[in-house]
Amino acid sequence: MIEMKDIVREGHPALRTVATEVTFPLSDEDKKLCHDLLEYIINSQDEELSIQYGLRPGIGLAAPQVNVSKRVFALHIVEEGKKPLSIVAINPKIISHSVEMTYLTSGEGCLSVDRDVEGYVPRYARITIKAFNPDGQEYTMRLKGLHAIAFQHELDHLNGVMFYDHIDQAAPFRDIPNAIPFE
Ligand SMILES: O=C(O)C[C@@H](Cc1ccccc1)[C@H](O)SCc1ccccc1
Ligand code: NI
Repeated sequence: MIEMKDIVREGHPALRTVATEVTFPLSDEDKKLCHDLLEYIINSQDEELSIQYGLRPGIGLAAPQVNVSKRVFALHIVEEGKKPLSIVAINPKIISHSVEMTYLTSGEGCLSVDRDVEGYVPRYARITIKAFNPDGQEYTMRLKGLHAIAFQHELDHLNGVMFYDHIDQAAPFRDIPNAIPFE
């Protein structure tokens, strides 16, 4: 299982590298990677396991964050009264997006960043994505809200982008044009 010691921190070159597409059928190693990424996020959201293993809670984790430069990430988002999102996205792409933007009013964090970086991170409010699951089946989804934000955060990791790259350092909390805040 992945633990915090396996997660690389800012400054590590893997976080600034454009990751490589995965080929199908998946190797046993890639199948284990997909399993382990999703397992970490689920474990990190379990009160007992997160305390027992010292896991920082997360809703997403990308392969480059465990020093594997492959285009794979996992999301596991369970919100009260909303449809849960639990996916492994392989070779993911945003195929269309809204003009409208959004941002988390609390700002963003990252399992690979051991400090608070304040400021609004502009994200597309709604996105249509396509990706492959571990069986090699392509799927398409329309995402909004936290699902869309998290998908964009993880996709950034596959392109060597960190969330704070999007923050306007001159005015971190400046209003973002055409954006609906996400509380
Ligand atoms: O480091 C990662 O990629 C996991 C990120 C994912 C994420 C960050 C900001 C916004 C959306 C997703 C976080 O550690 S997950 C922690 C978290 C939990 C609930 C809501 C937002 C962030
Ligand atoms: Ni991150």
